[in-house]
Amino acid sequence: MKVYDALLLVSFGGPEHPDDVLPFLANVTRGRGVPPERLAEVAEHYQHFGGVSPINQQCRDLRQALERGTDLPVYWGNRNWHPMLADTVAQMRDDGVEHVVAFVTSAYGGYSSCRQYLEDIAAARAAVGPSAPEIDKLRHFHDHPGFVEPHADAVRAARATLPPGGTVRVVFTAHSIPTSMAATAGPEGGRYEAQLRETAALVSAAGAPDLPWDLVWQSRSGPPHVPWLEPDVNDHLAALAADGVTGVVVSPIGFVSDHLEVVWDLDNEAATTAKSLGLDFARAATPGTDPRFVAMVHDLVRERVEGSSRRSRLGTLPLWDACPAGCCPPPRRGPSRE
Ligand SMILES: CC1=C(CCC(=O)O)c2cc3nc(cc4[nH]c(cc5[nH]c(cc1n2)c(C)c5CCC(=O)O)c(CCC(=O)O)c4C)C(CCC(=O)O)=C3C
Ligand SMILES: [Fe+2]
Repeated sequence: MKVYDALLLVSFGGPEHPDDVLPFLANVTRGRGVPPERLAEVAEHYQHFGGVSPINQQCRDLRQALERGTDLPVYWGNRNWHPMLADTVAQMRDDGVEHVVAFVTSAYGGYSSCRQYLEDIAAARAAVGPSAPEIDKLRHFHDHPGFVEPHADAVRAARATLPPGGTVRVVFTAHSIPTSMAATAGPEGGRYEAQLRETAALVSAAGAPDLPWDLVWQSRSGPPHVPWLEPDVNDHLAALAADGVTGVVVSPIGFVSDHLEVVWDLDNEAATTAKSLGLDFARAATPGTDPRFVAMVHDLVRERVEGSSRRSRLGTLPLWDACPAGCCPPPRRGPSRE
């Protein structure tokens, strides 16, 4: 039986000062072919919040909540902004930590949501050298009751804020990704979308079984000629309004906290779109530090130690502890980006 001596929270990272915004965006998009116009637009979104992304504070809160439920020390490191993962891994090494179990704040498979975090962990360990601790990433948790139930309650609560009557639909959202990345997600392809669809069905069944639902995409990046998953949430709201829908519950199941994509792309952009269409709009909360979500992390560690026959899960898609080598490969870089 494997014994862990630390729990590591791994996340995306975000700026916390106006001067951080451009260097942060440079870290996110290095070598990824995101056009400068898109970067300027996203920098603007951050500046609306004084250059402070909510994501780092959300990680601090989650870390603190996690510490209350375990004897293990809880560390935190990010892909794109301080505290950077390599610094955290060096700290763990200095503290004598040898076997780490890592919780990544993304529930799904795919390059951006899974493989890239594995690469980040490997790069951070390589930077520290042979004395770096071993780090095992926990499984995709898209169908864990501790993730599904808070989303389902949030759908119910958001729905209750809509005016009574009318024709209401649940609109689940996740970060759009290039269709080429979606095609190669998981060992057989399509895993990001398949898992999101499974989560959507589970959240719908538990939170609003009488309402029809859709899964659509938000926060598209990249150059315009590269195809990404569609429809975009804003276009979808227009189509629903044209079909006679009068109200929507928008549930961002693609995310675990109300970070910038949620508070800008949904609470601002999509809400404005809905208003202009005359649609009633209610955004469902993300898990954040819901006690069930916090307990889920500890349960995933238990699962990992006890073995995969002891999984708490609501879905049926294949799951594994360690991703097969070569699944969710990085996107091919165009010649202009090398
Ligand atoms: C699947 C996915 C998730 C969910 C899984 C996970 O959580 O990891 C996610 C989360 C997030 N994405 C975030 C921010 C950004 N993502 C960008 C760009 C991109 N995202 C992509 C995918 C995803 N992104 C992709 C394929 C790109 C294109 C460039 C590339 O191939 O990498 C850009 C560049 C500018 C732009 O948006 O164009 C920014 C600033 C933040 C932090 C928010 C905050 O600060 O509160 C979070 C949690
Ligand atoms: Fe992103």
